[in-house]
Amino acid sequence: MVTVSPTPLLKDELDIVIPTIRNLDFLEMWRPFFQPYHLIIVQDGDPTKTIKVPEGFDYELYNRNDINRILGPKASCISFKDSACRCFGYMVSKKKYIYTIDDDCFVAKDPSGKDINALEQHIQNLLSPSTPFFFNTLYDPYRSGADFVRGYPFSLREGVPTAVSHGLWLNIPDYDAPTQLVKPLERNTRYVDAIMTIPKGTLFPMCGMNLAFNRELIGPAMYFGLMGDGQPIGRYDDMWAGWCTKVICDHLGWGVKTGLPYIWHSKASNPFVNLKKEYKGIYWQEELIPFFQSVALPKDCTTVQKCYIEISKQVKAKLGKVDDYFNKLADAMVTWIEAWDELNPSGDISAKIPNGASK
Ligand SMILES: O=c1ccn([C@@H]2O[C@H](COP(=O)(O)OP(=O)(O)O[C@H]3O[C@@H](CO)[C@H](O)[C@H]3O)[C@@H](O)[C@H]2O)c(=O)[nH]1
Ligand SMILES: [Mn+2]
Repeated sequence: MVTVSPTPLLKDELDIVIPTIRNLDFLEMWRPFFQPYHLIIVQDGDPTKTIKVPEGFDYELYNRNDINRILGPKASCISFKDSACRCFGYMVSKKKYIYTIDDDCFVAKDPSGKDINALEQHIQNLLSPSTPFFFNTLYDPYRSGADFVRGYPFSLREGVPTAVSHGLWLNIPDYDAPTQLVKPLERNTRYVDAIMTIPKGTLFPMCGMNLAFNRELIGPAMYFGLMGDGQPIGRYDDMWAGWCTKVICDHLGWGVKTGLPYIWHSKASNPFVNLKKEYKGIYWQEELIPFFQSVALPKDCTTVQKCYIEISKQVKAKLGKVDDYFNKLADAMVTWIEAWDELNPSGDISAKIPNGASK
């Protein structure tokens, strides 16, 4: 009897975005889970370097020359020499969903020793509702073997659309440089079998290492900022996107989940290099968090783009005095939205182009 493996969920509705400066041998380990999907590889650094991609993957690759050619002057909003460049992949994708993963992240094993299909878990997270308005103490009520607990209002049990699924990491945790320096040998061995909706009104530090989102809902908010070459800060790319995204999701009534799935993060980047990249962010964020907690979006901000432009105005008005960098960042946020809308004309029904089909 021929056994036909089930069509992977969202096979033609999801792109995998990988920022990279190296050959993508890591894909060999992910092949069983990633091969059916289309990859968007954003090559950072020297565009003359050839990135080797294992045979059998359906992908498009963009280097800095491509970014400059496609965006022209607007390419100034895409970071160079920083993983923040990955957001260009979100912009050029035509799919409804995005999964982004770093090239030093590998397949982790669950406590039973089974390989974790992180992509499948993210898809389940995105396809099931979130519960930002009232916390369910038994965690994700939509998982099999769980439900809403006594006292949970029935009027809220339908939940809301999930915009973001934030996965975690075994082995090397995503610590900031100071923590990494004082705990160089710490490894995350704790597998917590839980998925939670981050409550409305609560910010969180979003890590771009193992992240999925509904691009049609929240894509325009997933700008990873001005980082890396020529910028006074790095490693706050995903954080910035996460703060803007969460404020907008709270305003528009969408959910953000964190927890499963885990990946195995294999490489600790250099803590001294990271300290140089992060140090301004470490004291700026003491101003940034109260800023994002105070952001009020008017009722007429009914689209992500309108929300994002409003946030950029408030960034300029309130953070420009912290450092001139935030004036530049506010302008880059506007450029990002202009570029996004240019590449994704409004009302554009995302082309459902099956993988491998000519575009
Ligand atoms: O200049 C660069 C450096 C790296 N990349 C690619 O980006 C990811 C992450 O790189 P790496 O694993 O070396 O760095 P981490 O410190 O572990 O990354 C975490 O910190 C966050 C800081 O932004 C980042 O989002 C986290 O994932 C790899 O795929 C590199 O190939 C790059 O594109 N350009
Ligand atoms: Mn890493």
